[in-house]
Amino acid sequence: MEKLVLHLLVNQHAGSGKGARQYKEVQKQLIAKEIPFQTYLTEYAGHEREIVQELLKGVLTPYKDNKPFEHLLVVLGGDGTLHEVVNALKHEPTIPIGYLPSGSGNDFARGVGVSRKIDVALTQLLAVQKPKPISLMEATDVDSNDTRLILNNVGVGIDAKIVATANHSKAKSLLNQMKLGSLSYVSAALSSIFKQPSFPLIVETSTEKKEFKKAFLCTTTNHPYFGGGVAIDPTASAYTEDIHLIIVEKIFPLSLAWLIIKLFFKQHLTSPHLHRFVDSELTLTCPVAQVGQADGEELGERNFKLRFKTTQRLFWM
Ligand SMILES: Nc1ncnc2c1ncn2[C@@H]1O[C@H](COP(=O)(O)OP(=O)(O)OP(=O)(O)O)[C@@H](O)[C@H]1O
Repeated sequence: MEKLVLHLLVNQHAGSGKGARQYKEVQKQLIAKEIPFQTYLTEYAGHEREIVQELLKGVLTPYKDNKPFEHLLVVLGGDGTLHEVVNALKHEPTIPIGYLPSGSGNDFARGVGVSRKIDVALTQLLAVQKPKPISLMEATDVDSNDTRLILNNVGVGIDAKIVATANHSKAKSLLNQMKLGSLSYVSAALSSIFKQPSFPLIVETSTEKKEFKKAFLCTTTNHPYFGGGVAIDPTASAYTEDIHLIIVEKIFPLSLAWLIIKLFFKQHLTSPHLHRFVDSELTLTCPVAQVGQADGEELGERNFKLRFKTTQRLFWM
């Protein structure tokens, strides 16, 4: 690690300003430890990709065992910022990425075991000797053939509605300032859960095809967490090549309330209202317009036909 130069890509706005505060802390510690670094502040959404494109011109190189490795890209931001960077490096899976989580939900950090305390996360990062492969989902829009890499989850229905409500709520900023960023998803859930209509859905795995007439929640996940720490599938892992799909059908409000209580105690997987599919490849079709989300970023309201598989990339973790 001695000769490594850190290239910090920082979203100061992540976590409603937590990114800026945590960057100051990281800067202080790197100076104290005499670790060389350069900083690239994002100035607008999508700027991440331009910064990465510039760094690809001679700074960032693939990691090779037994070869000197001198320049490490480190993302300081939330899941959305990391999502952009991972996708900017979609064709460079052997260029490692380090991560210092500073968002509201930080589900990827939870899923892969990176501390959400910035000083601990920095200590973890600086202790790494070589990168490790982590599985990501690859989601392809079958109609447009657009493919994007997914760190956490892709949802259609209620979880996408919750993401949209949280992203546009004033409570998110307030809760982030109170260091309760995850609660912004809880408050968004309470305001949208009973308004979500049911929708038809078709699931195709390598062994079966199943149709749901009244789906309500549909989340394809890479690791256990969504919505700022809710373990939607406690058995999922970013260290296997399985994709986990959870579907809940529209049920009576009382049954739904009971399912939510079970969810918080991680007892929900046995519910008869919940369907779970685990496979290395699957396709989801929602033939009517619905809201969608990918890693907490809104996909808008439309029909979806999405094909999922997994792929691995190197992370400095
Ligand atoms: N300077 C910027 N100004 C506005 N938006 C930015 C800027 N830099 C990055 N973004 C965008 O902000 C979006 C949200 O960022 P991010 O997800 O990192 O933070 P968050 O929403 O607070 O965290 P989380 O996803 O963990 O809840 C991303 O789509 C990212 O591209």
